[in-house]
Amino acid sequence: MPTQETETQQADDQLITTDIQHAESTRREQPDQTVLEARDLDVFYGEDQALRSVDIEIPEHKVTAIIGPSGCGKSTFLRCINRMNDMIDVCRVQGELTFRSKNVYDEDVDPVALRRKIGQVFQKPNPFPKSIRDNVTYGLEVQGKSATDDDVERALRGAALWDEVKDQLDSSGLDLSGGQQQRLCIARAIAPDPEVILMDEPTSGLDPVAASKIEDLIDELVEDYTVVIVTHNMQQAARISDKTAVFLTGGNLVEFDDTASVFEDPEDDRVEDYITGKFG
Ligand SMILES: Nc1ncnc2c1ncn2[C@@H]1O[C@H](COP(=O)(O)OP(=O)(O)OP(=O)(O)O)[C@@H](O)[C@H]1O
Repeated sequence: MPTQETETQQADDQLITTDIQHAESTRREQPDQTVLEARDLDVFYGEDQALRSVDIEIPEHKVTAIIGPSGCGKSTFLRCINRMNDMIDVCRVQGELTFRSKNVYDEDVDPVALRRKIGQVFQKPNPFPKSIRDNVTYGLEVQGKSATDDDVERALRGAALWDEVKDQLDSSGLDLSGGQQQRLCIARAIAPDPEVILMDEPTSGLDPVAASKIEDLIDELVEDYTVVIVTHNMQQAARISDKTAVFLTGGNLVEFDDTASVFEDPEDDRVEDYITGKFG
C-alpha cells in the first residue's frame, strides 16, 4: 500500500519530467482513489471572480459531470485542471488544485507534462489539417517521442475509430464526419496515455447518432481513464456520469454527489429548480 508521501513523490516525478512511460497500469487495482482535488479554489478574470471557494474530490475511473447554467464557471473549472487558463493573461488562480496530491500550480510543474497526464477534448472537433495518422502521433511527438504504428492503432482502437479508418490512415483528418473527427480528437488525447480526460461539451455539435457513439465510448474510456465532462445536456449527465457537480451562477459549487442522488433527491432547492428546468 503506497503512503501519501510516496504517491506525492511519484506525482512530482511524473509532472516535472516529459518522459513517456508505458508502465503497466495499476489503476484498476485502486478504483476508489481521489485523483483530482480542489481546495478553496478561487479563479478571477481581472477583477471578476468566476469560481468561488470550490472544494471537490474527483474519483478515478469514474465519469464526473459538471453541470450548471451558462456562465457559472464550468469551462473555467475544467481549464484549471490542466492549466489551460495559463493561456489567459487576466486569469488568476488561488487555492489548491491537486493531481494525485501534487498541486498543479507548484512552480516545478511543467504544464506540458501535466497535459500529457490530463488530456482534453473540446466542444468543436478540432483535428489538425494533417493525416489521420499524424493527428494521432502529434500527441506523442510534441513530447519529443516518435510514435510507432502500434501506438497509432492502440489510440484509434481506444477511440472506437480503428475499424472505420484503418485503410485510410494517410487521408486528411478533416475528411472525416463530425463524429469521426471528434473520435479522432479523443484518439489524439489518449495517444500519450493520460490518466484523466477532460471533455468540454464534446457532443454538443454532433447529430444524435454520433453523440450516442461518443457516450458509449466514454463508458468504455472510464475503464482506463478518469473522465471529467462539462455538459449542458442534463439527460446526458444523468445517462453517462457516476458523479455530478452542480455549479450555479457566481461560480459556486452547490452540490456534488452520486449522479442518482443529485437527479433524484437533490439537497439544495436551487439544484432541484435547475435540473427541473425552472431556470438556466
Ligand atoms: N477569457 C476570459 N476572459 C474574461 N472573462 C472570462 C473568460 N472566460 C470566461 N470568462 C468569464 O468567466 C465566467 C465563467 O465563464 P465560463 O466560460 O467558465 O462559464 P461556463 O459555465 O462554462 O459557461 P457556458 O456554459 O456558457 O460555456 C463568465 O462570467 C465569463 O464571462
